[in-house]
Order: sequence, then C-alpha cells, then structure tokens
Amino acid sequence: MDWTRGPTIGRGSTATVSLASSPRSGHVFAVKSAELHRSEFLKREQGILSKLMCPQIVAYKGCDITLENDVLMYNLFMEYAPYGTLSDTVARRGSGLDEVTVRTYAHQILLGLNHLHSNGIVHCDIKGKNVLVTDHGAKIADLGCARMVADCGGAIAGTPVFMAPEVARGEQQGFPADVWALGCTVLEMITGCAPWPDVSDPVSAMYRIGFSGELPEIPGFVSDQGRDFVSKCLKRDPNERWTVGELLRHGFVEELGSISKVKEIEFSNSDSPTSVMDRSIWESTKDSTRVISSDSARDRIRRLCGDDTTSFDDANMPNWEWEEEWISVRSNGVEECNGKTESDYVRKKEMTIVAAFTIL
Ligand SMILES: Nc1ncnc2c1ncn2[C@@H]1O[C@H](COP(=O)(O)OP(=O)(O)OP(=O)(O)O)[C@@H](O)[C@H]1O
Repeated sequence: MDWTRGPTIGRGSTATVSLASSPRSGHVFAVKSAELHRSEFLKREQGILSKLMCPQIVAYKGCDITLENDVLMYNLFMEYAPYGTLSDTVARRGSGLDEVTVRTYAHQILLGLNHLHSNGIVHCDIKGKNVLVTDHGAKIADLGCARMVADCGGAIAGTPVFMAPEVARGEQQGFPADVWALGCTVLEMITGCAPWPDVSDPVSAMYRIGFSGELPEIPGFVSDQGRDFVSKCLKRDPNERWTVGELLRHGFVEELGSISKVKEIEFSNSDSPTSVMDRSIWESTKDSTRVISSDSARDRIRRLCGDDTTSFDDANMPNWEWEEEWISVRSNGVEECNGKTESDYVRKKEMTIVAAFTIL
C-alpha cells in the first residue's frame, strides 16, 4: 500500500506516531513507527492488536516496513484518534473531569478491558496516556506491554505509579493488575493528576506501592458511588479486587448518559487536530514511564538505580524526525511484516530488562 506520512502527533518511549493518509482512498489514519532494529514492542503490539476487534480498543489497520532516509522503519497502522489521549483531555480541562464524563470513560475502558481479558490478554499498562479519545468515546491503545495471561510468569511491565502492589513487588501481573491500573486511571480523570502525586521518582513509587500498605488517596468530593467503585479497584490484595465483569455491574458505570453528552462537555473547546489539514501537534509524552523486568522487585528496584539499567533518556532516544511536511512513503519491496525479507534485516536480540523512565 502507498501511503503518505504526515506530521508527528505523539511520541512514546518506544515509537513515534504520525498522521498518515492513503492517496488512493483519502483515508486518514495513524501510523506508529520505530526503527526496525528497535521495534520489538511494536511488533508485539501488532501481533496482539491484529487479533482484536472491539469498539473500545483502537482499531488495527495493517503494518509494513519502509525504507526512509536509508533507515528501515517498522510501521503499524491504526485508526486515528482526533482528540488525543485521555490525559490530554484532562490536561485541556486543567482540572479533573466531571463525574458523568468519568463514569462514561470508565465504562468504555471496562468494555475494552473485558474484551482483552476474555481473550486471555493482560494489557499491563493501563493509564490515561494509553487511552485514546475519539468521536465514539474512549479506546484502549498502546498494547506494547500486553501479553497472554499464561505468559505472565516472571516478567512485569508497566508504569510505576499505575502498578498494583503485587506488580511493584515483582510477584505477578494478571487481570487484577489491569483493574488496579483502571482505578488509578479513574483517579487521574477525577483529580487531573497521576496517582501518588507526592512521589518524586519511579523507584520510590514502586517501594511505596509494593511495601507500604498505603492506598492512593480518593479526594473527599468524590460521590459515595465513585468512591466505592475506586475502592473495589484499589484493593491491595489482588484476590479481593473486583473483576472487570463485576465492575461492569457496579452502579457507578451501569446507568450512563449518552456519549454525545460527553462530547459536548469535553470537545467543544478542543484544540486537537480534527483533519489532515490541521497541523496542531500534541505534546511529546516525555514523562511517560515504562518498566519491564523479570527479576525480583528488590533486585529490580536496585538495578533501576544502578549502572546496568538500560535507560532511554533523551540521549538514548531514537533520533526521531519531527516531520513538518507530508512525505510519500513506499514499501520499497519490503512489504511483509512477518515475511522472510524482514528477517534479513532484524538482528535478534534477547531483552530481559528494559527500563525506560524519566522523572514522573
Ligand atoms: N491512534 C492514534 N491517534 C492519535 N494519536 C495517537 C494514536 N496512537 C498514539 N497516539 C499519540 O502518540 C503517543 C505515543 O503513542 P504510544 O503511547 O502508543 O507510544 P509508546 O511508544 O508505546 O508509548 P509509551 O511511552 O507509553 O511506551 C500517544 O500518547 C498519543 O498522544
């Protein structure tokens, strides 16, 4: 497929996301790209996203490999979310969202999680920055950390302040860990801040979450129903935490206003790009934090402080071009994502520990 790369609309720790369009159909979509030799997360995301079809999960539209400025790029195509992430929505508001909106988004995230969990997939990195907002509501995105629950043995992944206690301790990361992260995401929507706002770095966040016995604070102004919903998500013992199925029947999300009400509230003053002609570029996600590790919590936390940590700080980040112009991209004969041609270029590399973090 021929397609045209547009302006960059987001950057994460593992990839850059651009607007894209197909000259033939005129369709606009998003393309998430990484240099081929650094595309492990993106390929994993493609493998999972391509098997899913759910209105509350960002829609997969294909993938390819391109040669751009002599660099092989792995590209994952997906539906374009014109309102950016849930965190962007909260930031535009400048404070927390009203409760009807929070309930609506929480319900949609639950529906997306229900689809993942019913297919045996744990997302492992639910947070406002990984939920996209579209005309059809909230959609779960960034499945780069996702995995089959059966494969959740040793490795843990995610963003420290959204980690469940058992994840921070390096013990397990199953479906209940996504539910904890959902509770944190609801708090993010309510307060406008990530949970544990007083922790200054990922290491202390993980110690505190894993070993202190504390819970993130629920503000006093939250309704009884909202407080109860968040409390059911934020049980420190994963066996006591409610499942996604149970939460879908909780009064906080069971009866909701229509999505058009949310759109009216949230999108009326939106400055997000709404068409391919709008060159607004969202803020970079520099404060995004992801840790993947397969050793014990204490070892891992110690390692995160030490020299053998692989840290993708600014100096180590891929040198992404921030395209200001639309660029025509052709697959250059390397069209198969999983075909033989790719293996000619991929240097297979075992990655047991990846820690990518900046100050929260
Ligand atoms: N489909 C999309 N439509 C619009 N914007 C998007 C889309 N996908 C991603 N973005 C933007 O790009 C940013 C980075 O995307 P994403 O989180 O998937 O990358 P990542 O490298 O996996 O991030 P992380 O740092 O969490 O690992 C998002 O925060 C969002 O602003």
